[in-house]
Amino acid sequence: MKKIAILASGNGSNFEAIMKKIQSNDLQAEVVIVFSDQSDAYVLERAKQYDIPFASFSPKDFDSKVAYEAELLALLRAYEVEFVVLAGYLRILGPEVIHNFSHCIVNIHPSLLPDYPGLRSIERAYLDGQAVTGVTIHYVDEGLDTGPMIRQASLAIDPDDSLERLEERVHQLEHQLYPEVLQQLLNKELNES
Ligand SMILES: Nc1nc2c(c(=O)[nH]1)N[C@@H](CN(C=O)c1ccc(C(=O)N[C@@H](CCC(=O)O)C(=O)O)cc1)CN2
Ligand SMILES: NCC(=O)N[C@@H]1O[C@H](COP(=O)([O-])[O-])[C@@H](O)[C@H]1O
Repeated sequence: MKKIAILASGNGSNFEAIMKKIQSNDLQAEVVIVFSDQSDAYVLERAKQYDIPFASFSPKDFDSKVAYEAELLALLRAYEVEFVVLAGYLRILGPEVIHNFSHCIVNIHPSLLPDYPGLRSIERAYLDGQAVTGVTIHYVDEGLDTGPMIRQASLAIDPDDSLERLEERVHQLEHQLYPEVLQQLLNKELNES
């Protein structure tokens, strides 16, 4: 069973969706560590609720981003992590971590990339009056939201949707898609190993 790490900076609803699928045996994986760069991130509370080890430190705690990344890599190695899952991790991963987990780092993004990369993607699509938005799951490379795409799912924007309602609908789509895609990726990895 693959050992996975969750990296998140905020609420952790995608982490919870993954844990629920693991508990229902719809996703065969073991979350061995939850890491956040934000010490007050609610994802850490969720990790406690699921009795999953967690850790948190910030780039501000280090002299350089390289030193921060070295500490993060050491943490992943200490937990023998095989697959890194970004779930609202709002830091740009550097080459050190990426090269040590080549093709084993994935991210979920709340837009149909390459449209709306970066932050506040749902809000920007909404304010632009887009008729369709969606979710992208991709491998992580050194660029921002430029890694090879794995799966996309689209979602019509209802003209009556408030931004809050649209965000809820996008998150619901994420919570259904991410565990499903992770199961396929980890199964494929298993079959190929
Ligand atoms: N090397 C990569 N790292 C990350 C990726 C990626 O594709 N390649 N995806 C992001 C997630 N993300 C959107 O999905 C995202 C993360 C961070 C930012 C951002 O602008 N952050 C701040 C702070 C950056 C830092 O301190 O590292 C900024 O750049 O000002 C935008 C989007 C996860 N990481
Ligand atoms: N650019 C990265 C980005 O915007 N990621 C987004 O952060 C949210 C995290 O929610 P969660 O903490 O409840 O899982 C998710 O919607 C994810 O797509």
